[in-house]
Amino acid sequence: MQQPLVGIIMGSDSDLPVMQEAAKILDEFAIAYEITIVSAHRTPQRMFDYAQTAEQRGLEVVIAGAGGAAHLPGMVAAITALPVIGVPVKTSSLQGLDSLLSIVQMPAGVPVASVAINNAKNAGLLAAQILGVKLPAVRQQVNAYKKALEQMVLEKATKLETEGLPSTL
Ligand SMILES: Nc1c(C(=O)O)ncn1[C@@H]1O[C@H](COP(=O)(O)O)[C@@H](O)[C@H]1O
Repeated sequence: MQQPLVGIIMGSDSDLPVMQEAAKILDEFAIAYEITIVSAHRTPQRMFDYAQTAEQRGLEVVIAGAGGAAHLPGMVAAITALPVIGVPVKTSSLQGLDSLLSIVQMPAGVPVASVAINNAKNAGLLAAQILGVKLPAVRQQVNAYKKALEQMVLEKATKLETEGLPSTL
């Protein structure tokens, strides 16, 4: 088995439907990752141990998703020198705005890179881009992904230009 380069953690198993999108992208790029549940609030010692050992265990990027008072990404970033990507997870009460603000409003000195609410896919992509700085094979995959995205949009544009509006509109 390959050494995991990315650690995907989330505050609760209820975040899994959102966070699995990060794992899917890493699978697509054949990037090894580990995935588990760690909560700064509910398992503070586990969170501390996870963050403190992340680097020596060979991880290079951490993706941390949490909803509500999303302290997990910031607390992990406070402990490790690895880049931390936060995923604000939408919960029922405040539509994810609470998590987004908890993640982006870090004090100077302790940055967390935040993606959009529920956008764990972008967290996976950003992790791949970070790894791509030193892994040309990963960088190539990111470039291929961007090309495919461009192609998809161009095809849609051509379809709209040639066929006009769909009748259902
Ligand atoms: N924000 C955090 C933290 C943390 O930041 O440490 N730990 C759990 N949670 C979040 O609480 C929400 C509700 O969790 P439950 O569904 O288990 O009640 C989840 O979105 C989780 O990420």
